[in-house]
Amino acid sequence: MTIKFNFNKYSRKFKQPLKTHHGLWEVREGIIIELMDERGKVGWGEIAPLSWFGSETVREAMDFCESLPGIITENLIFSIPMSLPACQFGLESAFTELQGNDKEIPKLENSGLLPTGKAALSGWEDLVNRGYKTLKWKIGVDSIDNELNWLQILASQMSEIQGLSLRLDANGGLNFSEGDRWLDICDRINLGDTSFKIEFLEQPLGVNELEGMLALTKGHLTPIALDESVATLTQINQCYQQGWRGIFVIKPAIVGSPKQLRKLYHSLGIDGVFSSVFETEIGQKASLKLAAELCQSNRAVGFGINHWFVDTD
Ligand SMILES: O=C(O)CCC(=O)C1=CC=C[C@@H](O)[C@@H]1C(=O)O
Ligand SMILES: [Mg+2]
Repeated sequence: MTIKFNFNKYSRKFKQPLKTHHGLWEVREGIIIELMDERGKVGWGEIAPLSWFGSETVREAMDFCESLPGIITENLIFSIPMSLPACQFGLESAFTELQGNDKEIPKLENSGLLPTGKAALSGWEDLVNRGYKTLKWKIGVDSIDNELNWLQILASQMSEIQGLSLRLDANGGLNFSEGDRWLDICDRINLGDTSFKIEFLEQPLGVNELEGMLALTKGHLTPIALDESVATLTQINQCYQQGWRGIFVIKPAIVGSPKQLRKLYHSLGIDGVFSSVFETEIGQKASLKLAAELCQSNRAVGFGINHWFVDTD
């Protein structure tokens, strides 16, 4: 099969810069991939790197695309190096679309991303009114006393509506005692008599502190989800082999080859939460198809991010 290869770089500005413990993120850059077979059928894919999570950089992905000939083969697509996980995802997704006919985007329950900091207190109702029942709030960017105070207010306000839950994401910005403090409060909220729950605390400690996160898991009820620690297939396997049996946040667009992800996901029996990297609808479609295929739990997917960009919903 001869496959025509084309690619175009894009950049999309956030409505408001995304503030996390990693810093401020103002513009999402990526690459749209177009594959065309000899019959003229087209498959679209997206390369959406997140280098501070461990994927290649946009520059490295562009260098790779520029190094490819205008005509590529299936063999080339499935032999992209592990050092280019976003490229593996982008080209393989485009090839899968070229081969398949299923254009449907799966309808999955989504988690909405709250503004960071105190703005969450005035932002959560708009997301609930848009239909989200699970919200995510990034922490570890203001003082712990402020954020714990805002959490208590958020919890009491959200508890007034049946069935809402909140995810907390520290992006590795807490130390062990801060993680312990956060989980103490989460446990107290989760043992309360309302339906409101803290679903999990995401990546409380840094990627080199798995032992600490295993210890925090032992001492608390509220689950911990690894994200930056399991950003690529290699890291997923490493954390599993070192004893992690908690939640794995899977960002399909940077994890690597979907074919390899399927194999690993099934062989390890992962409890996964599928999450966006703020890709466009092209990358989201391929990611959501993987989520629908692999996710066994009823956990919401983390793709409620489109309102973060200008001129999307
Ligand atoms: O997972 C979600 O609910 C939304 C996506 C999301 O939170 C993130 C996407 C990309 C980088 C990070 O800022 C952040 C995360 O840490 O999960
Ligand atoms: Mg995260």
